[in-house]
Amino acid sequence: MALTIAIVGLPNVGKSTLFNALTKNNVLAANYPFATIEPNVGIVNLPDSRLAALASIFGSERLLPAPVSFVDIAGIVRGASEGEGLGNKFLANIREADAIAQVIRGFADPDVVHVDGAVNPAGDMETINTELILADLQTLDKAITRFEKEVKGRKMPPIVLETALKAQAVLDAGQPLSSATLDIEPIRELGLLTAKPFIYVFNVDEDVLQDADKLAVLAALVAPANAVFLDAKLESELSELDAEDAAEMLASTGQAESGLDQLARIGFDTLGLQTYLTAGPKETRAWTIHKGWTAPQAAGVIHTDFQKGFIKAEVFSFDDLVAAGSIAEARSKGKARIEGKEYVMQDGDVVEFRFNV
Ligand SMILES: Nc1ncnc2c1ncn2[C@@H]1O[C@H](COP(=O)(O)OP(=O)(O)OP(=O)(O)O)[C@@H](O)[C@H]1O
Ligand SMILES: [Mg+2]
Repeated sequence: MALTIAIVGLPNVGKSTLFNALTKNNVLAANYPFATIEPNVGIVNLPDSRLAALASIFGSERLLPAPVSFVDIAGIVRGASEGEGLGNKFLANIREADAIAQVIRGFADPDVVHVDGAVNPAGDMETINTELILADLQTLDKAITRFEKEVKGRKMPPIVLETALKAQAVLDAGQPLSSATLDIEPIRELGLLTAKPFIYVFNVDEDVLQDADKLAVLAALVAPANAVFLDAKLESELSELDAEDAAEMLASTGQAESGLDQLARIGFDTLGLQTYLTAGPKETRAWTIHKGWTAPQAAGVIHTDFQKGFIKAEVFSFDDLVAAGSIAEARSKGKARIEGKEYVMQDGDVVEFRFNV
């Protein structure tokens, strides 16, 4: 289950710069609007310091962190739904994404063109959100015509059409679907963008990162949604350094955590995800699951047979295992828990599943 996050925003706000920093890629990031036309896709490892600690206990040959995939697309402008700029057809490239990260320009550099003439975070967000709502309305308009025929011909349950009409009403009122209480499960296949969880990424100057008042003003624009603050240019410089130099440079800007780590962490949180760990001599690996999943569901992420034939799981909490220093020691201290089908997984559980095939 690789989590996919789509990066959207106005042209020239730093989406590709951020993408490059995230994925250690080198796609075109340039000081003119619509530098990106075709989507860029890259995979990032979710940073997790627990992996190395476990690997040293188990003597693992490989570390396999949880993957997060990012999709960087073209910039969207006001009127995109009517064909302005590159239009909005390219949004189809992100229909399958699990979440959307909206990059909003906060940095000042007057040499970098702003498509609307001035830096205006609130206005930019409004433009993007409006265009996403209009894009969803276009998707729904087409789908509703199809659903009407299929429901009439009894090829589709009526709930699909009913849900589509309700979603249309929410969007017509200018609201994103995520703000409504509507259960859109029946129309999930449409991949409506405003129904996806949102993460707001403010791309600001380095000095703003240390200015709590300015950050609070920006955070208030998106509350209760989560905001990440970073300087994409600084992040791209950090991504080129080795870990030690990067940590030093980060500290010199007064930050404890890089913007990219923040984005990964907050992205996981926004989506209600967590990881559990497996470890052995071959590999130590992080597996992505939803919070609240039971042990058999978690086992199913490794292999469907693990879920079907689930018997029990031996579970250690990460801290106990590290404190004990080995599996044998943790067991003898009574830190091994045998859990059954009803067990709800906790973040950082180190697990070995027992199953029948
Ligand atoms: N935090 C920042 N401070 C200063 N300049 C920045 C910052 N982030 C990005 N830039 C600059 O903004 C310009 C546009 O960046 P980039 O190409 O990443 O934008 P984009 O959103 O991908 O644009 P497009 O939609 O056209 O593909 C580049 O010149 C980049 O160096
Ligand atoms: Mg770009």
